Amino acid sequence: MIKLEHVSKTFKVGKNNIEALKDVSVEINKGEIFGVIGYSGAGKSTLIRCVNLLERPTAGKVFVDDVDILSLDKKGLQKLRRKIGMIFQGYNLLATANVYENVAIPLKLEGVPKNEIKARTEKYLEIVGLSDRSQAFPSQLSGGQKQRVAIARALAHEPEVLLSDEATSALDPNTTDSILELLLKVNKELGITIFLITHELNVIQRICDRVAVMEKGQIVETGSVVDIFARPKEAMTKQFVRGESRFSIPPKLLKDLLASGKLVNLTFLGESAKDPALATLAKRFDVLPSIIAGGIDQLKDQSIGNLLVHLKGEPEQIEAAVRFLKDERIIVEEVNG
Ligand SMILES: Nc1ncnc2c1ncn2[C@@H]1O[C@H](COP(=O)(O)OP(=O)(O)OP(=O)(O)O)[C@@H](O)[C@H]1O
Repeated sequence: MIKLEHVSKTFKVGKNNIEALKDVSVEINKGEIFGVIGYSGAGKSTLIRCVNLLERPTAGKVFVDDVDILSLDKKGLQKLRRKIGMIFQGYNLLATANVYENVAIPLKLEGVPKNEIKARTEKYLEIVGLSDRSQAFPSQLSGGQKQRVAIARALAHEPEVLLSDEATSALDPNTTDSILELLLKVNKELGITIFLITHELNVIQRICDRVAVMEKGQIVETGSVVDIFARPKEAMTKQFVRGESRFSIPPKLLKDLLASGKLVNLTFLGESAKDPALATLAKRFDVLPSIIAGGIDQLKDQSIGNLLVHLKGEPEQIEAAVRFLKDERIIVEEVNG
């Protein structure tokens, strides 16, 4: 549905060239929620803004529904932008207009007939749960409510794609959850493809199907959210995924554990989570497994279990036990300190 091919973007600031995007290729499928995660300055905003040409790439191509959007004239671009809604961290509401008007005015400017404006404004305010606040002004709303108005305003154009530029970054955790729930509903019930950027792992974890990890203007890893959580490959991905969800072991304990056996991190996915693998291991091999720490990451459609396990026994018995765990489709990683 959206395809970026070898996209680069260089900003000229005085005599300096800032390479915000360097040869980025990525594809977002129809109907999915695709997230890009990266630290500040990675190039996420520039990337998402290339999709509706708020930024024009310096090189590369951008396709939306197979249309090469860089070749569109002004009219074509206007038509394209109607297909693509966008929400921002700062909401961008009109302070002097009430909730109803914030949704209705852009429709009026687009030339939508009067009765249609009323019908759509009421419909989308209902969907975001703000029908009863239609006369309130932005200054009378909470951050979460303001973002709901912005979402209703974007939806009222009946787009096929919703771009979300850090839409929950200014919100507290509970409000973030409720906005993420709303985005899930928009995706499921209205069939709108969502392309979002964020620096918060929680956003990716809760609602995304696939994710790309960005660093210094490049995409360093792309995959399903499950894969990225279970088998992160690149250092930056590991930092995101494990920085928040893996166990930190006190150095002295780590040293003692490594001196008296092997320490392994086990990741359980899908069916492997139901097998009593450690009990079988203890019966079948001359190895004593001890659970040091554990946790579960809840993703959109599935959970991933992690156990940090100490294995005590003769080296060859431990090796055989590790092979057994791998045969049980458990992801095994040795922890070396
Ligand atoms: N209009 C601009 N003019 C000059 N430099 C820019 C412009 N927009 C972005 N940049 C630079 O491009 C790089 C990527 O910025 P971008 O905003 O895309 O990153 P980001 O990952 O979205 O980070 P943040 O969340 O902090 O916005 C940064 O070095 C930034 O300073």
